[in-house]
Order: sequence, then structure tokens, then C-alpha cells
Amino acid sequence: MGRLTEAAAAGGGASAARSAGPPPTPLPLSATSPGTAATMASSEEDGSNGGASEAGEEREAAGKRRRRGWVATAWLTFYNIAMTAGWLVLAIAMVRFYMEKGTHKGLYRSIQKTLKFFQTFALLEIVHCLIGIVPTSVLVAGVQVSSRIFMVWLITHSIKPIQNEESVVLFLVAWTVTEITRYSFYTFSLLDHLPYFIKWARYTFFIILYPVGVAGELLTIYAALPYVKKTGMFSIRLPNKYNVSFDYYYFLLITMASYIPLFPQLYFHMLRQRRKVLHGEVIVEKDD
Ligand SMILES: CCCCCCCCCCCCC[C@@H](O)CC(=O)SCCNC(=O)CCNC(=O)[C@H](O)C(C)(C)COP(=O)(O)OP(=O)(O)OC[C@H]1O[C@@H](n2cnc3c(N)ncnc32)[C@H](O)[C@@H]1OP(=O)(O)O
Repeated sequence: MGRLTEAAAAGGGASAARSAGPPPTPLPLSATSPGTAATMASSEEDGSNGGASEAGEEREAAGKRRRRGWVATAWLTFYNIAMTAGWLVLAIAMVRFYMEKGTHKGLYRSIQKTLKFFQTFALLEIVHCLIGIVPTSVLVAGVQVSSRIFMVWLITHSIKPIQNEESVVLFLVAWTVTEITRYSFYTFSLLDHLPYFIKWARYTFFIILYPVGVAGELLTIYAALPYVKKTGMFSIRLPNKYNVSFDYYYFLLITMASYIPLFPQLYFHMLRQRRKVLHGEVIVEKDD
């Protein structure tokens, strides 16, 4: 028995794809699970945004605004503009620093306040999912945001000797380009004026930036290991009155290992989103 479903594993994305034709019959939004075979059913959109598609998009956008309510829409517009601006400020600061100093040494120190502020502010993304004003999966947003918060506060902020590692620049550049694109995508979508280039960039840059960012993060954690082992930071040794022990060194090793199952899931989720949003593909799921 075949079942037609949207491609996203965790919900979200694809307003353009959905509006390419007449409104489809409501379909279950489900992951392609074991025991099902997924095949691409159609490819509708070429990115040129024909008149019918535009009218459909406007209707859908108006529908979304009504469902979300004006307070939530206004808040999200403010939030996305603020975040786009924040990450743009960060990008300009990084370029200026490099042009003036000609080295990456001292870069993290010079931008850390802005980075901490805007990356921590992104915790609100989990709240947005929890209260239902955006349809992103709490799990997907949670993994994405918590791994960033972890990198900012528990690694780079806490372990000063690694702040000048090249790997820090790798993830900073990957995050910054990603976030400028992502938040401007949300902003323009909310304002119903999404340029095709922004949509394309949102669902294309990640192909390179995700692996670059993850490599930067993993290499930075790796560089932190000797320091963490030597100092025993954030670790709790026995004996103590609560009879608990915690070793941050092993926690870091486990965290690094957890990228192996988690990162491909996020990456393939984004690849499916890309096929759906840029090429209008839907997936036919066939139960075995
Ligand atoms: C405590 C220790 C924890 C350690 C964990 C260790 C394991 C970690 C493994 C993974 C590591 C990831 C590392 C990461 O930090 C590396 C990088 O980021 S490198 C740089 C490249 N990164 C990316 O490209 C990030 C890509 N990710 C995303 O885009 C999103 O975060 C994601 C949620 C993953 C997926 O997005 P998706 O396209 O599926 O959905 P959206 O959320 O974009 O959209 C769904 C719909 O919701 C609407 N929406 C969402 N947010 C907003 C908003 N702020 N304002 C308005 N609307 C919003 C969006 O428009 C969609 O609406 P519609 O469906 O109607 O179109």
C-alpha cells in the first residue's frame, strides 16, 4: 500500500513547494521509517515562481498569519530581524578584525560578547517550537541549539587556551554565514517578499557549511581534551557527600561520538528539505 507524505523527517519548511499547485489533500507528515520505501513522486518547481505559484504562496502566507495570530507574527518578525542584524554585526566584526590584524589570533576574544549574546538568544527557538508558533520539531531545534550553546559556553568560553585554534574560526564562519541566510529567509518569508536567491542560499549553503561547521566544532573539542584532562575541570570526584562522580573528559568523548549518529540525521533532514523546497518533490512512501 502506498502513502503520499511530505519529505521532512521532523516537520517544517517548504511553503513554496506546497503552494506550487492547488492545495493538496491533507496528508500525514511522517518520517520515512524503517519498513517503508521512499520514492520521489514529482518535481514541480523550477524556481522561476510563475503567477499561479505566487498567488498560491500569497494565499498560503495569509492563511499562516491568521493561524499564528498577529502577536506571534510580529514577535517572530522582530526576533528574525534582530538575529539577522546580530549575525551581520558579527560577520562585519570578523572581516574587520582579519583585515586589520591579518591573523585569526585574538579574533574570538574580540567578538565573543556578540557571539554569546546572539547564540544564547537562539534558545528562544526551542521555546518557539514548544509553544507552537513555528512548526519545527522540538527535537531537531533542540539538538541544533543545544550543541551550539554547549560549544559557546562549555567549550570556547570556558577553555581559554583553545580560543585561538583555527578550528574556532571554521565553525564561527560556518555559523555566521548560515545564520545570516537562515534568519533573513525567515524574515523575508514572514514579510511575503522572499527573493529566490535567499531561498536557494538557505537550502544550498548548508551542503558545504554543515560539514565545515561540524569539523570546526569537533576539532575544537578535540583540542580541548588535553587541557580538560590535565585540569579536571567540571569534574566531580569521589568520595563526596552525594556519592556521585562526573568526568568532563569522558563527557566530551561521548559528545564527540554523539555527532556520528546525530549529524547525518540533521544533514539528511536538510537535504530532504532542499529537494522539497527547491524542487517541489514529494515522497511516496510504500509500506513493505
Ligand atoms: C549538551 C551537549 C549536546 C551535544 C549534542 C551533540 C550532537 C550534535 C550533532 C549535530 C551538530 C550540529 C552542529 C551545528 O552547530 C553545526 C552548524 O550549524 S554548521 C553551519 C551549518 N548549519 C546549518 O546549515 C544549520 C541548518 N539547520 C537549520 O536550518 C535548522 O536549524 C533546522 C531546525 C535543523 C532545520 O530547519 P528546517 O528547514 O527543517 O525547518 P525550519 O525550522 O527552518 O522551518 C520550519 C518551518 O518553521 C518556520 N520557522 C522556523 N523558525 C522560524 C522563525 N524563527 N521565524 C519564522 N518562521 C520560522 C519556517 O519558516 C518553516 O515554515 P513553513 O513550513 O511554513 O515554510
